Amino acid sequence: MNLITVKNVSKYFLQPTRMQVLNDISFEVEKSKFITITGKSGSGKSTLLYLLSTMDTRFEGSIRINQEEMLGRNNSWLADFRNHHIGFVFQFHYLLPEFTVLRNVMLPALKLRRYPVAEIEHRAMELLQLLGVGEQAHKRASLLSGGQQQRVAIARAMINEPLIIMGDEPTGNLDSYNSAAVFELFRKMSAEKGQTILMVTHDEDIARKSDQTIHLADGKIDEIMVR
Ligand SMILES: Nc1ncnc2c1ncn2[C@@H]1O[C@H](COP(=O)(O)OP(=O)(O)OP(=O)(O)O)[C@@H](O)[C@H]1O
Repeated sequence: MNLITVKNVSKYFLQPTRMQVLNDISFEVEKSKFITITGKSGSGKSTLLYLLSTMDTRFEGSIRINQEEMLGRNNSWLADFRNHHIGFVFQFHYLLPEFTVLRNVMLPALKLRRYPVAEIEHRAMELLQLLGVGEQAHKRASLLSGGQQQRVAIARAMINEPLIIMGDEPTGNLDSYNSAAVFELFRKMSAEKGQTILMVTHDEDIARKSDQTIHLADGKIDEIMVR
């Protein structure tokens, strides 16, 4: 069954002049797959991911995620959908520097209040341990290295066990060693929890190791590689 179905999606920016950034994009993603989105700078990768993240619903066409159409939904419905189903990891991790690592990971779950605080703390600790930063849990986030902070950001994206994890160049500011390590962690987590990963990347090695690569050129799908 498809988790994501994108059909004939086009996107225009109106400022400074009207420009078509995505042109008739269609593809499907099955559950539990690792998908990469590649293409030259300016080809529309981030714009596409942003639409898939449901933060921007001004597009033509159709985006269905988990059987739900995103077009035409109001903001509060979308925010609720995101909180429950989508986790994000960006190039710059946006942790709250003054908060402890543990608190940073717990925050998205505290917002949803699906579990008691003690249970959220327990799950956050488990994730941090799985990601190899358990010992840092009680430190302030700003004291960790870039690679460690990125692992914390992954734990934060995973705390609500979202169906989909999205990343825009999540390993973009890491060296090749840490970048490969973070990629393997994504893989491991998706295999263990059945999560679907969608990642924008410039890194050819990462793209080659993913299940499916959507390659964009000038806002169009140039090629879809399924491995
Ligand atoms: N908010 C916006 N308003 C107007 N134009 C935009 C906006 N965001 C992006 N664009 C333009 O849309 C095109 C695609 O941008 P996008 O960021 O999606 O590309 P990208 O493939 O992710 O590039 P990069 O690899 O450099 O991040 C670019 O020409 C960009 O200048």
